[in-house]
Amino acid sequence: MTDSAMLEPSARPAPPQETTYHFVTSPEGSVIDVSDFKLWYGSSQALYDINLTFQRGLVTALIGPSGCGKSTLLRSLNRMNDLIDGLSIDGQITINGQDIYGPGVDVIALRKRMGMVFQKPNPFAMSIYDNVVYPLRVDGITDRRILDETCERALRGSALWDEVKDRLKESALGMSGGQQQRLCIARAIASDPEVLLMDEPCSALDPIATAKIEELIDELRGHYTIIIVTHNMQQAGRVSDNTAFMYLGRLIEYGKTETIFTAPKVPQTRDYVTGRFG
Ligand SMILES: Nc1ncnc2c1ncn2[C@@H]1O[C@H](COP(=O)(O)OP(=O)(O)OP(=O)(O)O)[C@@H](O)[C@H]1O
Repeated sequence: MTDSAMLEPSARPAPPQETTYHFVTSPEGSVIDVSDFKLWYGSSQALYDINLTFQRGLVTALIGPSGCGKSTLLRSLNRMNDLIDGLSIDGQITINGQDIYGPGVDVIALRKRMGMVFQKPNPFAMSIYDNVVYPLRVDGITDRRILDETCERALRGSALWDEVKDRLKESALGMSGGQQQRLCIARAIASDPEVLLMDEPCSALDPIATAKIEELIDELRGHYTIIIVTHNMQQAGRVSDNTAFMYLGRLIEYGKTETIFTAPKVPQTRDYVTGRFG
């Protein structure tokens, strides 16, 4: 056991200033580039000098101890943090080269390019069908054929079609928790986003429902760029191509998932993935 093991966060050694990189690149390059990104909640700095790229079509896991800034980083990618009082940022995040915090950015349009799935499934109190096509209706699409086709495509895409095709008009609230989460993924992919952001999508699910979501993530790989925050290191190991290990608001190591879990290059990553602190 190392010196940093089981220490209170305030007593742990300072993280290294430089990030160690050995991530897998996609033949199609990156979708999102984060450069020298910093974020403060009021006077409290939550992210320090984050530099990383999210590779197109790959699955990236964000891991690290509670409070290290994983969700803050995820929510910065689609400007979900915007409404928080006292929030300030520095640095740049681009999606396909467009500065998402630049002047004149249409935040609603930006969020459509990035579907979001939350910890707890959040279906609306309406039918399964209406849940899936909700984003299209918000866009004013009323053509029944387009709505029907999108509903089937999204439900097939979220591995739910065969389970629900005969009860599309029934309330989504009657589905199991795992089905509800796959429905939320269907709703997220209905508007054909480029990126899927998932904030601990399995934390409220049992192991069987979790396994189905993990299978689904595997099927969605390649079609979407997926970024998943997870506390479950086995899950990160199973589903992701690259893993970003964060600690005290900094990106410590960003690398190929297999290497992060079997031969991490930074001692703090090793201590975390072997369960010495968390
Ligand atoms: N709305 C907020 N206002 C003020 N501080 C916040 C807010 N949200 C998060 N923080 C702080 O920012 C830091 C990073 O929090 P964040 O939720 O991003 O961490 P996390 O790694 O996702 O944690 P967890 O794994 O527990 O969800 C923490 O110190 C947290 O207390």
